[in-house]
Amino acid sequence: MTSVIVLRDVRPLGGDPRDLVLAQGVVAAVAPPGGGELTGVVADAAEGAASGTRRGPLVVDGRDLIALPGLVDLHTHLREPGREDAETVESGTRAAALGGYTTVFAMANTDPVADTAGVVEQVWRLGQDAGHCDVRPVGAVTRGLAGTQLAELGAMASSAAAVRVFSDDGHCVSDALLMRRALEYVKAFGGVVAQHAEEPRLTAGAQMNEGATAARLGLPGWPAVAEEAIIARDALLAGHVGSRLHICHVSTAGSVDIIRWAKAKGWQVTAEVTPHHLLLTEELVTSYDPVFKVNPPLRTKADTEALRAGLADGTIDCVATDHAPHASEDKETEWAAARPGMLGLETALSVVIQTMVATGHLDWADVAERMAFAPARIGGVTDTAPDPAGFAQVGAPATLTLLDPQASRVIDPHALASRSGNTPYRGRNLPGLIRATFLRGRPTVLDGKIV
Ligand SMILES: NC(=O)N[C@@H](CC(=O)O)C(=O)O
Ligand SMILES: [Zn+2]
Ligand SMILES: [Zn+2]
Repeated sequence: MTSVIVLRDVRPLGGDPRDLVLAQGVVAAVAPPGGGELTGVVADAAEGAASGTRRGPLVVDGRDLIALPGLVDLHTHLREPGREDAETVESGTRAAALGGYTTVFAMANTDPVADTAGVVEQVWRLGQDAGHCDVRPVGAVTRGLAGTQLAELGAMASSAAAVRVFSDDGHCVSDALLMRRALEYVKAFGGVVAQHAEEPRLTAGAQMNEGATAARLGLPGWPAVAEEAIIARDALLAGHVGSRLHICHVSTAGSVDIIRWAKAKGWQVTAEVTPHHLLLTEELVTSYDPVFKVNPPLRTKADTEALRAGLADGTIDCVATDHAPHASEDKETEWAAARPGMLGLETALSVVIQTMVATGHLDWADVAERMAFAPARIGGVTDTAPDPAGFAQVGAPATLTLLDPQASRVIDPHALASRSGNTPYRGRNLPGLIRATFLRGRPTVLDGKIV
């Protein structure tokens, strides 16, 4: 493995071009581009490199590429153990690296459920073995995701997987007392409870967003209030207990208002939005193509606008993919029988560029905050720079990704690394391509391909 890498002429966070030298897992030198200065710097770095092989440095031409911190996804479904036909830790993390990610949080709704130290350690080890990116398992809040008894939160926290994020995602922790207990429990080790906000009594039988389109199609509706009622309740609980609450896949304008109110109160409430809820709307359901079936459902244009504004002003802290691969037998069926969920890892940055950067809502430093720094802070990822001040500076972790913002591609499900094909962007031309990704100085993607 090449131990010294020179990134020539890259633009950290879209700023002025720089030459970066990566060695021994960190940024070893930063210099103005093309300077003779670098020759000495590279020689020094090469000398300092741990490997005794003395191979020459790998030089990456970074002209017109933007260097971003390695992206962090707080919400990924890797499906292993249990549904390896839909995704594995290996295939899902390969998709992640190709999408610019260096850490993914693996949701607990596997089979068996990740509700014990044993299962979270297994997932964590599978991530290490695959080596494409760091895998941080999410622990279940309740045993078997059944919503009746707390899982062994402390044992998962003190396991080798060092779990900090707990979620019953796929299900809501709808029992208020259990939710309160979970919030109290995770306080002891700086954990956070990530809630899938869905009051189940209000969504029984629901097939799409409640409203005019559902009425026209004759499909049972999933009302915005089912999400908003739980967010309001849990924000109050988090404030009462003084603990950390994170809201998964926020999808309605009303939710953004409630989170803004909770933050103004000074409560420790954070939130994520998915790329698909920023771009896609309920009208797509009129096709009855189950690729557009997702939980929470695609909402209205007014909701996407409120979500974009909320992400822009920081009410919503971050973007998370909710990458939810499904085997074709579970997805390519009639609408009512299809499982909800869509792929996200390989298209997330592109959709954020289209919805947030091209529209003037975010600049590149903001993208880094919403897709790397903020999720790293929320999830307790310590080997990523926590903010722009520490990024691409000498001594900072060499965990970064190189984006070509001018390039674009037409999405072809067969060309994706995921084992499943349920991308809602099939045939769409999306902007931005990841050219390379580095995890602690080691390339995981080069020339747009897995190393
Ligand atoms: N988002 C989805 O529609 N599905 C997710 C579960 C979830 O995120 O709630 C899944 O696990 O498939
Ligand atoms: Zn969910
Ligand atoms: Zn999910």
